[in-house]
Amino acid sequence: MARLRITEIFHSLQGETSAMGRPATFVRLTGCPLRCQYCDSAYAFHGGEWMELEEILARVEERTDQLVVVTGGEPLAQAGVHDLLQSLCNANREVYLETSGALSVRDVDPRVVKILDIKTPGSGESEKNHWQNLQYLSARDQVKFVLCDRKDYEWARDVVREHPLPVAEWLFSPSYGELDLRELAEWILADQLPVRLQVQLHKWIWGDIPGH
Ligand SMILES: C[S@@+](CC[C@H](N)C(=O)[O-])C[C@H]1O[C@@H](n2cnc3c(N)ncnc32)[C@H](O)[C@@H]1O
Ligand SMILES: Nc1nc2[nH]cc(C(=O)O)c2c(=O)[nH]1
Ligand code: SF4
Ligand SMILES: [Mg+2]
Repeated sequence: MARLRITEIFHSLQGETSAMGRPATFVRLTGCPLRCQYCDSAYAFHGGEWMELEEILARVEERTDQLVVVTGGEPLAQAGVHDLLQSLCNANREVYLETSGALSVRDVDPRVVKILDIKTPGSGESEKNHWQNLQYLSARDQVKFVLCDRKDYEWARDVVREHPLPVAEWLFSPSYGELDLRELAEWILADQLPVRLQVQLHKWIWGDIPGH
């Protein structure tokens, strides 16, 4: 039976992706091999609590939210994550996995919706991108770029144009408080990019605090 190190299990509205605004249960796994300069979840780098898979599932089952978001930290850095994802899918939940794209998504259960964040130069971690991951994405998955400045925008725009992937969404998200939303909107319109501008809805509602 798998054991995982967990920072928090909480309930909120999904603040990101095409599922933005839907009630969801979040499972945040502890630990991350990256250090994006903007990371809003650095409290999940260390600590956490070792939990048995059954215990985690019981906590998730306290709520009826159809959507379960597995995030971190970097969820794929823990071997037990695959058992967790499979169990959540077996329980007929709709499962979203938020991942940095630095580790392989090849073995992720195909029922899971993968949200693959491609790290831009402004994150400071773009050399960690595992580009082979793009071949494992399907029409249910979503690719996200968190953008820090105009240079990041142009870099992400070129990735979109050069990779005609079958993915459901290309998400362009400003690094919170670092890039003006209106400017980003106008760049996307000027370039006629087939992407979705996303904001972190939970921060508009509750501010930048853990557990929301
Ligand atoms: C905290 S990470 C956890 C999952 C995984 N490590 C990753 O990076 O995708 C979840 C998402 O939040 C985004 N994020 C973190 N800090 C952010 C910030 N300050 N502004 C906008 N998005 C941010 C990340 O880029 C990622 O897409
Ligand atoms: N409300 C809310 N939605 C989220 N979607 C992805 C999150 C994450 O940290 O991965 C997140 C989060 O931290 N809070
Ligand atoms: S990969 Fe995700 S959790 Fe890790 S530092 Fe970057 S944003 Fe934070
Ligand atoms: Mg978050």
